[in-house]
Amino acid sequence: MAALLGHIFKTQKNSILLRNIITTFNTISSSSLHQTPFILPTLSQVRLIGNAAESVCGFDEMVKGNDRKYYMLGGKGGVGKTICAASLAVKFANHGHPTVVVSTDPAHSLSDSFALDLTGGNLVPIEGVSSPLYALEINPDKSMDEFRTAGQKLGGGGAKSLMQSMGLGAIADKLGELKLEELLHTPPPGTDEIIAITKVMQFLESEEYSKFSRIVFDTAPTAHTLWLLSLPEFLDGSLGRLIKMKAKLGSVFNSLLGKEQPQNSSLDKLEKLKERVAKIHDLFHNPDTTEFIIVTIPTIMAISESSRLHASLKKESVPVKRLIINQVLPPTSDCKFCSMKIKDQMRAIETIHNDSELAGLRLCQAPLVDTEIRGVPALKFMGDKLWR
Ligand SMILES: Nc1ncnc2c1ncn2[C@@H]1O[C@H](COP(=O)(O)OP(=O)(O)OP(=O)(O)O)[C@@H](O)[C@H]1O
Repeated sequence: MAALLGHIFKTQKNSILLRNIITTFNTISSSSLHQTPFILPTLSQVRLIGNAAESVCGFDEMVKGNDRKYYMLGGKGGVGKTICAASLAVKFANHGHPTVVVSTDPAHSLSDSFALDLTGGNLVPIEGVSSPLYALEINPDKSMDEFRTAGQKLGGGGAKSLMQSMGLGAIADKLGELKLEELLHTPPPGTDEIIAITKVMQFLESEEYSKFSRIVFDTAPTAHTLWLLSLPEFLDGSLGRLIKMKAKLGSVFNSLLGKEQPQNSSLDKLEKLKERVAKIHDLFHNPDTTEFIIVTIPTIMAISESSRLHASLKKESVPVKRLIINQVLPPTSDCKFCSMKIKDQMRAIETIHNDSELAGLRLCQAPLVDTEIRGVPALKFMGDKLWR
C-alpha cells in the first residue's frame, strides 16, 4: 500500500513527499511548505463539499480569543484521532496559544506522534513551536486504581465483614444493597477515562497552568459515547453510592462508639471528585468553551459510526461543529488499484451529504500521506493541510 501511495504522489507533477519535507524541514521555510502541491484533492474534485469556501475548516474561528478553549477529538479506533489532535496542538502553539495536548487513551500513541516519551504522567515540553506546548499521556487504569483504593478505604467488603463479625449483619446487608463492591470491581464503562480527565482538569486549574489557552484531548476510541455521556450517571451512581455508604457507616460508628467520626481523607477525596466531575460536565457542555470534533475516514463503516456518535452527542447536548475526514486520497491516479480506491472513498464521502446527522457539520479533510506522521515538522505539515 505504501508503495502504491508513493506512486500516486510521485506521478503528481511537482509533488514533494512528506518524508522529504521532514528531512529538509530545517532548511525549508514554512511559506514554501505551504506552496507544496502535495495537497490532496480539492474538495470540488471529490465532491466533498459544494464550494471552495466551505472547504475551510474554520481554523480562524478556533484560534480567535485568549479565553481557554477545550477541543476533544474522538471517533472510531485507528482513524487518526491522535495525529489530528497533535497537529491541532502544534498549530495552536504556532498561532500564539500556549497549549496542552493530553491523551487519555490507554493505548497511547501521542508519544509516537511526537517521537517523545510522554508516559511519565507529567507534562512534557515540546520543542520546535513558537508558543509553549506541553504534552501528556495519562493512564486511565492507574487513575482508576486510585479511585478503587479510595472507595475501598471507605469500607468495601472489609467493612462489611467487620460489621458482620460485630453482629451488625442487618446494617451490613443494607450496605450491601448499595452494591459497592460490584461498583468498585465493574464500574460503568468510561469511568476510568472520567477519572483520568478529572485529574488532568485538576492540575490545569492551578495557577501554574493558567496561561494555557488551548487544551486538546485525544480521547479513547470508545470514549465518545461513554465517558462524556455517562458523567451524570457516574455522579449519581458510582460517587453517589460511595458517599452514601460513608454516611451510613459514619452514623453506625458514631452511635456505636459514642464519638465524632474522625476526618476521613478518602471521603474528602471522593466529595472533591464529585464536585470536579460536576464542573467538567458543565464545562464540556458549554459551546463557548468546548467543542467535540469527530474524526472519521472515508469508508462507509467509519462514516456510519460517526453518524451514530453524532446522534449520541447531540442527544446529550455536547457541542459538535466539525467532522474531520482523514486519509483522503488524491483525486486521480494512473494506478488501477488506486483509482478503484479513490472511487470507493468518493462514494463513502458522498454518503455524508445524505446523512441527516453529518450533513450539517463543517467538513475538514486531511490527506493520506505516504509515510508515518511523527515529530513536530510532520505534525505541522499535517496541521497546515487540515486546520485551514
Ligand atoms: N492522514 C494520514 N496519513 C497517513 N497516515 C496516517 C494518517 N492519519 C493517521 N495515520 C496513521 O495511522 C495510524 C493510526 O493513527 P492514530 O494513532 O492517530 O489513530 P487513532 O485514531 O488515534 O488510533 P487509536 O484509536 O488506536 O487511538 C498511525 O500510524 C498514523 O501515523
